[in-house]
Parts: sequence; structure tokens; C-alpha cells
Amino acid sequence: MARIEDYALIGDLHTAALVDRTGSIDWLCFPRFDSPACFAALLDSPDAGRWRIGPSGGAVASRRRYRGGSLVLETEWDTPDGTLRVTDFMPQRGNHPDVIRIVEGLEGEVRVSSELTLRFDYGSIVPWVRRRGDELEAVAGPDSVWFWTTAPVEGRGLSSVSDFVVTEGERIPFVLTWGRSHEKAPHRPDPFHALEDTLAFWHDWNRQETPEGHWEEAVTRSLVVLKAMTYAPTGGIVAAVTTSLPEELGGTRNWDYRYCWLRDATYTLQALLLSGHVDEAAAWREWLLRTVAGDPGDLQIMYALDGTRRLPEMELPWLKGYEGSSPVRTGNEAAGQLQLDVWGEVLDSLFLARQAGLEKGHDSWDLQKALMHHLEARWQQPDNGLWEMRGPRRHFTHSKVMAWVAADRMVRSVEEFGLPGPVQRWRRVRDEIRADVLAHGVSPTTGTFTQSYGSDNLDASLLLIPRVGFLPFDDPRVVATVEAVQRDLTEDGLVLRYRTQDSADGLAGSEGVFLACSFWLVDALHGIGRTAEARALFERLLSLRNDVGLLAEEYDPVTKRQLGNFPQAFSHFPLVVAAHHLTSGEGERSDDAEPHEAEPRGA
Ligand SMILES: OC[C@H]1O[C@H](O[C@H]2O[C@H](CO)[C@@H](O)[C@H](O)[C@H]2O)[C@H](O)[C@@H](O)[C@@H]1O
Repeated sequence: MARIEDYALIGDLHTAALVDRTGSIDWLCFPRFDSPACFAALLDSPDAGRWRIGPSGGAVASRRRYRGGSLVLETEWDTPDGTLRVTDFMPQRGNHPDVIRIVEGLEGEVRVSSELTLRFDYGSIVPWVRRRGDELEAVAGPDSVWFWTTAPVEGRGLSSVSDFVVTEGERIPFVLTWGRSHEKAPHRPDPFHALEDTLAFWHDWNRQETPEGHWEEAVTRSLVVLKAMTYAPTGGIVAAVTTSLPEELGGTRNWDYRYCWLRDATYTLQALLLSGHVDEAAAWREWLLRTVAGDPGDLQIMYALDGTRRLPEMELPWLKGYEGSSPVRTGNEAAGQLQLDVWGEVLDSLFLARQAGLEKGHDSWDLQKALMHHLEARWQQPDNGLWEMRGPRRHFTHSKVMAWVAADRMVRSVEEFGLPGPVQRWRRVRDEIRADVLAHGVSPTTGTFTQSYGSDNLDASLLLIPRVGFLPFDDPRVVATVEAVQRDLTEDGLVLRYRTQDSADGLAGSEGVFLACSFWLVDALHGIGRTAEARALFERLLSLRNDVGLLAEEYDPVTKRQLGNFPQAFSHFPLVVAAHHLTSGEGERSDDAEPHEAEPRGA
């Protein structure tokens, strides 16, 4: 079984596939990120669906890479008989999604095999396969998949298999296209033109970018990953392209991340904005305004990519789970949680969008006022916190700080942009929240911020307090918190979200270190002036990326393996932000490109 870090990503901004180092596509959902998978070997065995192309007999690739700053993957094998390359990509979406694989002989003569095992609905349905002219059509229920290649194909067992020899200079294309089973055959793209077009698309996209010093390659790859997780038709952004990759091998902390969290998406937007990708920020803003329209009391912390609200959590008992980590889940119950930080993140992002010139008129201001109005009545309630704890609700310090951010950005929108609103009242709310946090969110014994009111637990989210402008980096409580997290909330120098055994998160088992939190420690160390340590930690985190620059949600420092859903936006956007701060040496606050004063204006 492949390790999580053995996978590379290809995608078409609607959905994505994961390809391992033997040339096996083990995960693919058609037609959308959150559709049922037709290749689900990732969460079970090859019988749950996969498509492997590589040297006959199977072998781990000698090397692989993306072509330039694209999402076109090249995997190469040196064999005793010669060298083989497989180029994998998904062209930009026309009417139907395609996966294209081009087998190329680089040297000598190599015997190759392609083994296609389609299983619809997460491995549960074996389709009926029939020949249609020079193509095969696999059909079951609503899905049909069309398969074309110039290589010979035969049915073997419940798979379609090609065995052939590729010689130096020869290119053998394979095209897999999804369509609705009641519609006529989809148009088949020319694989070689599609390759040129796909490379051109990514080349153009990367041109918009602001380079980040000598970490440019890592930043570019992270931005491409974030772009790949953006659903083009709506501007929604998935947290990851997978479901149920475990936070603990063999454990039950397995969740479906193929949805749009307001928190993850707003942070992604901030990273894209920092790097000059204004179009995606504008598209996401439109998505947000459409999705949260209606009663502000109904604001959810996450939605489907088209704004659908109901995301019922279900288990798929026929799948064993990644390395036996069950259950495999689809949907996510966290959609119904109260997480107060989301108001802060949304209002902060709209404030940033206004600063970036994306808010031309007043069209989002009424919504912002309605959200703030609702928060004024709710900020004193206990919530589930940004870690979506399934244990008892409590007064999470980070949630209250983000409620302060919401009030602060509303006040500043009036002050800086002349927008109309009850600014005196919002200033009072801002002051009240601040006083509440300082009275209840700081431990009298240690002088550090605490996970929740009345507890002495630490929590990595507290590293964000200076970043959002609640207190300056040189405040003694901030410095003490950063040092305490570094000392007491790390494993092998990398940061845990919280100690699972102390935090009543309502779940069994444990988890790895959380990569986003480790990047936040980079930022925090840099902010308190310990830049050499910050840079060393940043370099170490970069070294945890896999061979093609991808990061999962978590990492296990003992087994040295990536853990959790993959690739994970929540790991890639803090990489971009940390690189930006380390490179520019400024901009420590999320809302301000300039170094700042401690007290908010007008407070
Ligand atoms: O740890 C329990 C929770 O784990 C997931 O939430 C995490 O992922 C989210 C998406 O990246 C992120 O926004 C959140 O901060 C993380 O804690 C899962 O989605 C939850 O259902 C689960 O309770």
C-alpha cells in the first residue's frame, strides 16, 4: 500500500486524482471533488478501483516531477530494458472531465501494462463494459466512463488490460472521459493538443504571481495546489481532495474534507491575495456572498462547493479504510457546529478584499452588518472552536479573539472606508470582548493564553493572537504563549493542535502534529524576533513535503509519515503566508501590510 506522501495530484479545477509512485491512480471522483469515487483503492485495495500504468510486473518509479509550475505529472522508470515516461494530467474542463495518460519510450524497449479497474460509487459497483467503435464504455446507473487508447485492450477478470512494448520515441495515448449514462458519447479530446493547452493554462496562471525569494518553488507549488482545489464553476475551495485519510494510522479520526470551510477558504484567499492572485479572491468573494445570503442566523461553518447546506455524515462500511483506518466517512457533521471564529475570518477577509480594491460598491456591506449584528448576540456563547471539537462546547479563547477581529474590522471599515454603521456600538462590543478575553483567557499561574476559559490547557490557535492584531508580538502574554507552545505543545519541534488526552474533544485515539500550527509557530517566532529559529523551522517543514512538494494535514514525527487528508489547503496556505513574512520581514498582522501599534485605532 502506498504511503500518503507517495501520491501526486492531478486535477482540472472541478475534481482531482491521486497517482502513486507505481503509476496507479488510486483516487478519483467524477465529475466533482465531492462526487462518489470511481477509483477508491486509496481507501481499500485495488479491487475498489484504480488505474495503473507502468512497466509490466509493476515497479516504483525512479523519479517524477511536475512540468514547470503546472499540474502535469511526469513519472519515469529506468528498467533493465530501457526508460519509460508516463505523463498524467487532466485537461481544463470542456463539457466532460478527462484523464489523459501518455506513455512515452525514452530509451530502449520497455514492456508496459495498463490495468483499468473501474468501480463506481466508492468501489461498490462493478460497471458493465462494452465496446463502442474504437472505445470502451463502462456504464452503471448514472455514470458512464469512456476509454480510448491506441494500445490493444482486452477484458481480464473485471479489469481492462493492455500489454504492449513501447520503443524509444514512441508515444501511446490513453484517454478516460466521464459522462452521464443517459447522454450520448462525450467528445474525445486530442491528447497531444490537450497536453499543450494544459501546460499553457498553468504557465499563464503562474505569470500572475509575486515571487517569494528563494522559496519561490515551494510557494509556487503550494499556490498551484490551492488553485487546483478551487472549484472553477462557483469559486468554492475544498479543504482537501480526499475523505478519510486518517489522523492516526488505524484510528477513527477520518473525515471528509471535500467541502468548502469558510475558515479554510478565507485563509486560502488571503494567501492567494498576498501572491497577486486577485481573480480567485474575487471569485471566492462572490461564492461567499451567494452562499451565506439569507438569514445570518443560518450561517454555517462549511458548505458544499455549490453552497448546499446539508452534508449528512455517513459511513461506507464496505471500505476497509486507509491501512485499516475505519470508518470511511462521507459528509461532515461539523457543518452543524457553532464555531464563532468563522465570523471573524469572514469579516476579516471581506475587509481585506476591500483593501485590495475588490469591494467596489456596498454590495457586501449589508451582509457584513447583518453578520455582525448576529455575532453581537452570540459571542458570549460557548462553541465548538476552530478544531471542531465534538466534546462539550466551551468558551474557546481563540473563538472570542476572532469575535474581537469581527468587531474590529467592522469598526475599521467605518473609519477607513467611510461606510455607514453603528460604529460606537461596535467599538463597545470590541472593548467588551477584549476585556473578557484578557480577564478569562489568560492563566493567572503561567501568564499564557489558555485553550478555553478556566482551563490551563495550551492550544496552537493562540499563536494567531498577534497575527490578527489582538495584541502586539512584544506583549508579555504573547511572548509567554509562543514560548509555552514551543516548549510544551510540540513533538520533536513540531506543533500539536492541542493535547488530545486533556482536551475532551469527544473522540477516541490521538493524532499527529498539525502542519498548519507548525507554520504558525514559524510566523510567531519571527514576530517575537527569533527569526533564525523561525527560518530553521520553516526549512524543516519544507523538508517534510513529498517529492513533488505536497503536504497532508498532519505528520507523525515517530514514523516520519504524513497523515490526514491530502493535499491539504490548511497546510499549504500557511506555508505561503510564512514564506511571505520571512521574505518581506514585515506584515506580521493578517490585516495590515505594515508593522503596527498595539491598540486598535478608536478603541
Ligand atoms: O478533529 C476533529 C475534526 O476534524 C476535522 O476538522 C479539521 O479540518 C477542518 C478542515 O480542514 C478544519 O477547518 C478544522 O479546523 C480541523 O479541526 C473534521 O472536519 C471535523 O468533522 C472533526 O470534528
